[in-house]
Amino acid sequence: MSFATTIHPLPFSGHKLRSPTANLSSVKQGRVRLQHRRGATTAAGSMSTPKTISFATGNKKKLEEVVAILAAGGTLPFTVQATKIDLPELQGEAEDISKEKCRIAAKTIQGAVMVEDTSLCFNALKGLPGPYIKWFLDKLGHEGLNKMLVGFEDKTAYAQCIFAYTPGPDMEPVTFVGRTEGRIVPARGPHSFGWDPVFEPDGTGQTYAEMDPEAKNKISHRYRALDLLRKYLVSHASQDQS
Ligand SMILES: O=P(O)(O)OP(=O)(O)OP(=O)(O)OC[C@H]1O[C@@H](n2cnc3c(O)ncnc32)[C@H](O)[C@@H]1O
Ligand SMILES: [Mg+2]
Repeated sequence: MSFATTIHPLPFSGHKLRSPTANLSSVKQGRVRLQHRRGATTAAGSMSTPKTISFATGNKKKLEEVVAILAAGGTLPFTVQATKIDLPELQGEAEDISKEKCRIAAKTIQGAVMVEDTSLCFNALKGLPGPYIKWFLDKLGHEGLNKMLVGFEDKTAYAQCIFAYTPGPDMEPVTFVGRTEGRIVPARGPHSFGWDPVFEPDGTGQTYAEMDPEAKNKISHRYRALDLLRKYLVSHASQDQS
C-alpha cells in the first residue's frame, strides 16, 4: 500500500474565526481559566486517522516549522490543513491547556484538529514562566527573561511543546509531549521567532535563532512532540486510505 504526501501549501491567510467560550468560566484580558468539563466523550484512540486534519494556530512561525517537520518526515496518510484561529491563552497545567485549546478548535472547525502549546521553563523557577512565556516575553523582552535569572546560578531551562489531537468535537484529545533541554543566554541571532535568541539547546553552542531552520527542526521541542503525533496518526491510519 502506498500513501501520498499531502501537506497543504499553507492556506493560512484564511478568515479569523471567533473562539467559542461556552465551556470557559471566565474570559478576561485574553486569559481564560479552565473549567472542569462534564459529560461523556469518546477517546480519540478508538478512531482511525481521518484523511484531513486541521492544524489550528494563530502563529505563522509555528506553522512554518510544523509544515517543514512533517514534509521532512516523508509520506503521510493524511492531509494537514492550516487553519488560522486566535486561540485563547488559557491558565493551568500545560497539558490541560493544550487539550482545552484542542477542544475549542475542534468545536470551531467541527472536524479533526491538532493544536500545540509551547512553554519555556526555567529550572531555577520550578518551571515558570512555562505556558505563560508569551506574556513574559511580550512584557519583559529577551533582556528581561535573562534578568529574571540574575539571582540564580542555575540558568538551565527546557523548551516544551505539547501537541493535542482529536478526530472531532466531543472526542477526548490525546497529547504528545516534546522537550529540549538547554539554557537561557543573552540574546544571539536574528529576532525572528519568539524567544529563539535566548534559548541555547544543550550541546549545540548556538541559540535556536543562530541555528539553520533545518537544524532546529531536527532537535526542537516541536519536532520531538510532532514526531510522536505523526507516528500515532500513521499507526491509526486505516488500511483502505490511499
Ligand atoms: O495560536 P497559538 O498556537 O497558541 O500560538 P501562540 O503564538 O499564542 O503560542 P503559545 O500560546 O504556544 O505561546 C508560546 C509563546 O512562545 C513563542 N514560541 C512558540 N514556539 C517557539 C519557538 O519554537 N521558538 C521561540 N518562540 C516560540 C510564541 O511566539 C509565544 O510567544
Ligand atoms: Mg497561544
